[in-house]
Amino acid sequence: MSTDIDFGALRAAARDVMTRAYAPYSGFPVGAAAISEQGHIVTGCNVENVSYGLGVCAEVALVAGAVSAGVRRLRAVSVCDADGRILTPCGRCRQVLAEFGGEGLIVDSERGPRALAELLPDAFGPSDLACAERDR
Ligand SMILES: O=c1ccn([C@H]2C[C@H](O)[C@@H](CO)O2)c(=O)[nH]1
Repeated sequence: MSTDIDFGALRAAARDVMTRAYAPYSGFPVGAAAISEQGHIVTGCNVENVSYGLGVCAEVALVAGAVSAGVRRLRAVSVCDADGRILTPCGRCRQVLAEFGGEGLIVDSERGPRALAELLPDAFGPSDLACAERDR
């Protein structure tokens, strides 16, 4: 898919925030960077915890930071590991990103940019809740 997204800038921002990751338990620091509809770059890194299950993925930290900064619509995201290798977000993070990027969110990957719809087909979304409310 062809886009006008500056993935070079997004990857650089992801690598930069990755250096601030807190990942003493996995030893696997991750950085994530996204560009908003308004052109703002927002970032996040993974933040682990001694109670392992409480760790937060870089993508979740990114979304929390974005919303806290008043950014709610994401256009594209890039995620990387300590070597700068591009990662595709885990399943939970795909759902978290879908909330603020929708199925058109462009996700960087080793195979080129991909729409989130391809990585999270038939996603559970707001229209499903609307159906439940209608049926109630
Ligand atoms: O897309 C990913 C994949 C993994 N991790 C984190 C979770 C955990 O802290 C570490 C090892 O899985 O990497 C992320 O933040 N994002």
